[in-house]
Amino acid sequence: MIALSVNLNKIALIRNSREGNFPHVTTHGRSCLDAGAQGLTVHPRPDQRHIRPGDVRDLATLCANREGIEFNVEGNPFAAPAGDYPGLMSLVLETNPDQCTLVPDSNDQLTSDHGFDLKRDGDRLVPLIDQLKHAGIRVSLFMDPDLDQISLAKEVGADRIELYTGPYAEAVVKQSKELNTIFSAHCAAAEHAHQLGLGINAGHDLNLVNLPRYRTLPGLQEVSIGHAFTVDAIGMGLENAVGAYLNCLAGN
Ligand SMILES: CC(=O)[C@@H](O)[C@H](O)COP(=O)(O)O
Ligand SMILES: NCC(=O)COP(=O)(O)O
Repeated sequence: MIALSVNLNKIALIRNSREGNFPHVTTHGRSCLDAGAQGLTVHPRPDQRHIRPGDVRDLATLCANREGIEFNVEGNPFAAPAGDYPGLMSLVLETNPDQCTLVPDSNDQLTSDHGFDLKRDGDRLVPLIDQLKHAGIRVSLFMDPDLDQISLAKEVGADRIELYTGPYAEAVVKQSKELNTIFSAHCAAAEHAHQLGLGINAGHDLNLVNLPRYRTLPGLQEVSIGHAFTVDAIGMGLENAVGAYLNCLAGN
């Protein structure tokens, strides 16, 4: 079974557009779990454009009290604290999610748009990965489908990789002639990761159009989906959206 982890960033984005606490991020997270999602994901950023430290704390409590549910916190471990954002490592070690997905985003990026360059950053990641694993937190690295880089992900101690699916999603939209090549590269990367003993997650711009094919990726364990999911929830209702993604992942 491929786990659906709903990313709540965009619920928080709407909340932050006004004073107050509406929509309530944790309430929406609970509704996603009640509808059958196997997990929740958030990506706190130093500028707190959407997810705030308090959201991470509240969602960690919610998920810790739900048997069989996973909480995944994503972010750049090298980004400096800012205001009441204490830094990813501090926040993750405080809240102890099931998984931490390290992502090489700079602070000025609109969104995540590339995987790690472990030839450059691998040595700096080793002690952080070790610290997270010693805290009992599964470590996933946001990666492009590059076999050499994925071999380095194993060497630096990652438990899983999260394949960055942005270019795949874009190729589906454009019905690019490169689409089959891109998907084949993801399959090769997944098979390589599996042979190394790495778990396989995937995410970014996945949706109900591109997921039917992507769900066939060998060994895929978890997808984290937020942007398109939120739009679908507006259109069909949150419970129906969770059901639609679960059915898609199940091959229905
Ligand atoms: C790592 C990734 O691809 C997404 O999880 C990320 O959370 C997107 O961030 P925004 O929601 O800020 O675009
Ligand atoms: N790691 C991907 C994620 O959590 C959500 O990405 P998106 O669906 O908002 O593009």
